[in-house]
Amino acid sequence: MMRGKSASAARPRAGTSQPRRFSAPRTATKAAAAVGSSPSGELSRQLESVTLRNFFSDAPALNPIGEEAPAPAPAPAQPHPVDADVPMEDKDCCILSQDFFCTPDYLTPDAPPLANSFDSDKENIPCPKSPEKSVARSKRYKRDCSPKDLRSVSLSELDEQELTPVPCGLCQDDSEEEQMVRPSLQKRGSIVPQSARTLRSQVTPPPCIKNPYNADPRIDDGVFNVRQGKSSGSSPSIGAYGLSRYRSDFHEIEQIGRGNFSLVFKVLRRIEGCLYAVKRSIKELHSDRDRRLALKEVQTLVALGNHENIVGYFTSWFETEKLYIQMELCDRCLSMNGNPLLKHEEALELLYQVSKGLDFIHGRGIAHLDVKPDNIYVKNGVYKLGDFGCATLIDRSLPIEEGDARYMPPEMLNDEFEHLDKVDIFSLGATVYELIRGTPLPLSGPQFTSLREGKFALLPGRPIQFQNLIKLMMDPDPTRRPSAKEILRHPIFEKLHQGSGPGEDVEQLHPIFRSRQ
Ligand SMILES: Nc1ncnc2c1ncn2[C@@H]1O[C@H](COP(=O)(O)OP(=O)(O)OP(=O)(O)O)[C@@H](O)[C@H]1O
Ligand SMILES: [Mg+2]
Repeated sequence: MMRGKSASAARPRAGTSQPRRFSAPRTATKAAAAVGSSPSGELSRQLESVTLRNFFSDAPALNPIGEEAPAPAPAPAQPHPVDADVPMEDKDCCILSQDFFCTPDYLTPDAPPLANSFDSDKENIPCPKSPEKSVARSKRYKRDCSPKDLRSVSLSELDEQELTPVPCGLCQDDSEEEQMVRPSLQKRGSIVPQSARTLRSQVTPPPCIKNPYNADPRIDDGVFNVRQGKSSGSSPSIGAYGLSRYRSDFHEIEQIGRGNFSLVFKVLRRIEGCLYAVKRSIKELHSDRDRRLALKEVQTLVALGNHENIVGYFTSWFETEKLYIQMELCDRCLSMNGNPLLKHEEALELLYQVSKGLDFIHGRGIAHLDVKPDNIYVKNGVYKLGDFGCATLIDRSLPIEEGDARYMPPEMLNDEFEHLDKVDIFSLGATVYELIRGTPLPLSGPQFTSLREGKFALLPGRPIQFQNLIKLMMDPDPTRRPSAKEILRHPIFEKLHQGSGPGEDVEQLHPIFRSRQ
């Protein structure tokens, strides 16, 4: 008998021990049993090659010139640097380089430097080599790190001082050239390295600058009229809430979404004058495990790259133990709340476009595993798949976490993971079914079971060909469900996108569609 998962079942997810609603745990052990290997071992191995020191809390603090700072004295309790519940003012912000935050872009599409579980080229990823110690470097004058000298250089003084190395007394092998230079440097007293001077000059006001090439009607002009100088001026202050990349780079306009694990904000990137969505984890990610789990979503988005029907990804970073993900801003999601019933043409368009997104991600060996109305966004009439927090590799070499049970096929509820791409097909069928019916799908009970046995109530007013397609997508047997590519070739879309599909090759049609030609 089919084992139904109840709401009490928990799915461990990024940054929290809080269960994901309606989901069940998928441990590495279970996945390992399925494939006879240890996916968790593989994941750990790959992730271990990731250098996380700079932004993980246990990393030694780096000062702006890149040397290890002395252990800080215990500080009095501060308000949390960034929290949506704590309103912040522009005046609390200043722009600082990412070097200063020591929170580098974690992954960006242009130059992902990390071992990524979702990258297809997984073998022999060379580790970047440390720069070789050059003689010149090793002989460079060290700066005097005595507490006395440190105290004597305040941040505000940095830009008034010259780079003035003082010998530390440890450099016994100085070259002749350096020996000649040293006396003149000694006379000048203290040290302010060029990097610190550069850093100091990067502390500039963070205006919201209007972009004349991007006349986005969604941006309220009032944002640009705020007086900018007051936020920093010539004497930048770090502000009561500390340094925040989020607050420095973005002007928060409003909260636009809330999931079980994240808050999503509509933001203006100050220096671009363009809108984005920034997703921030709700819980602080204290443990390594939490942070690594949270990064799965980022890694997937980076591995996927751009596609019209996948939400666009820009960058991500850790700040105050939370993960921030900067994404393309969409108009809304398809959640049942507040959205009108889908008309037939809209349902066809949704099915077609999300199938294109699924075809793209499945072609890259990735399954989404949480396709549902909440995770499909619309932007200018284009449907986009978002929330890759459950995504995994179709070959089952990574742990499997299932998404919302209301959209899960029977085999997932029975821990059968042989056809993970077909899980997405079932979920998309269930999503469309729910959106055209207009009533939420059940989480349990007789109707929940009937749907997973292929027993459907007819959808009045919908073409029978369309209903058959949805029914086929929700077939209890995953091997009978069409692939995303096969859905795109269904004759039902002929009128919708003449010539824009992957082709009309009848041989490539799903057998069931072929027989109907
Ligand atoms: N790029 C975006 N543009 C517009 N709205 C978005 C965007 N990303 C997310 N949202 C909104 O925020 C909501 C929550 O986002 P998301 O689903 O990614 O969070 P989550 O915590 O991972 O959710 P879940 O509870 O499904 O795990 C979405 O349902 C959607 O309404
Ligand atoms: Mg979601």
